Amino acid sequence: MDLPVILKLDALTKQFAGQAAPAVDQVSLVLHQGDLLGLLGPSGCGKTTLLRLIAGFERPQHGTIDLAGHPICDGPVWVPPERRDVGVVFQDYALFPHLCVLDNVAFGLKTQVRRGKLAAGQIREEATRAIALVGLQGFEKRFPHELSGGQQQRVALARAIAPRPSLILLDEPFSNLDVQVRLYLRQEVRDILKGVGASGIFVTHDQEEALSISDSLAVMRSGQVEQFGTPEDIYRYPSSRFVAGFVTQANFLRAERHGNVWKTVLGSFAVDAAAPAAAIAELMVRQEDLQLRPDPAGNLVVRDRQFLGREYRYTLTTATNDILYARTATRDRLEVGQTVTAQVDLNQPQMFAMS
Ligand SMILES: Nc1ncnc2c1ncn2[C@@H]1O[C@H](COP(=O)(O)OP(=O)(O)OP(=O)(O)O)[C@@H](O)[C@H]1O
Repeated sequence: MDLPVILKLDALTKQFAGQAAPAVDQVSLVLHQGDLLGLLGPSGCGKTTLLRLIAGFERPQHGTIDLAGHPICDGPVWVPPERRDVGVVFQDYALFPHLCVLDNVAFGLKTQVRRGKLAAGQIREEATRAIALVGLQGFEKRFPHELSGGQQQRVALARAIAPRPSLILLDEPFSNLDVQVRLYLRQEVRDILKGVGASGIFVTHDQEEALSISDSLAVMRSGQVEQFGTPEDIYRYPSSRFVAGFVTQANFLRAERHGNVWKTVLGSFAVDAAAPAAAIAELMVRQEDLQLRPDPAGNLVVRDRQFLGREYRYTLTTATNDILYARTATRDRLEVGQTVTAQVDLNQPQMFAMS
């Protein structure tokens, strides 16, 4: 059973003055209570603008926003950011440098007191609770410059969750962190948000990050949501060549139609009912769908091998000098320069019209 809807966007549109096209174009989507939605897309596709519209930092030309069942943006109805019951975590943490951790976290709670939602005497207790939730007990008196980047981002998260908002917005929250911190903090942030039952939307242009921490994903392109779904569905069944290329980082092989089969450099594949009605198309072959084996008569040559811990990533060249990528278990080690054959294991070949 679906949980209640916490956020509903309907045909939200924002065009900045002097711009030829809207930054956010007719975006409609629904987020359920307790879910984490990832906004994924290339630079300039409108992710941050969409987040800023939800936060109330920008005003749309058209469309509506409902939060927790109430309109917060709908024609003449306009709830300003500080009254939206939304917490925001920015890419650059945006902590107050002259305030210690406790006072940074307490800051948002003072607004709650002014709005009569919290007693002044509870500020310290609530701030301490949020600091403990992000694992920073003992750091209350430190200043931002005395913390690592990852710790600063946790303070920013504590500040956002302290007032227990209906929704938390995170704008590329991990992008200023080095890769190790990024990997564990993103899991931690997911755990923290899930632990308090918070609903969240986070912006990223990192597909692996989006797939790993979202419950649902909106892939954006030119201001529009090109595909919305679970990470699994989007990875397995990308609805367009754009989504397929951006999310799966697959290989796309030129395929020529000969009657009932598509011919590619890696063999022939049956044409199915959903195939594009074209003589030439592209076959999606994910990096993990290629099984490589040494074969002196093979038509691929290993150009590079990267060790990724649990797997190798191979760069291969075809007879027509195209590049393919394959990921295999580390027990199947191949040498650079070796000639190989690839077996392609596809349950259902996915074809896209040529882009
Ligand atoms: N204040 C503004 N005035 C004019 N144009 C803007 C403004 N803010 C954003 N834009 C334009 O709107 C489009 C969407 O920008 P936005 O920052 O939302 O994209 P993004 O997907 O978040 O990009 P990135 O991943 O690079 O942060 C871009 O073309 C950008 O140049």
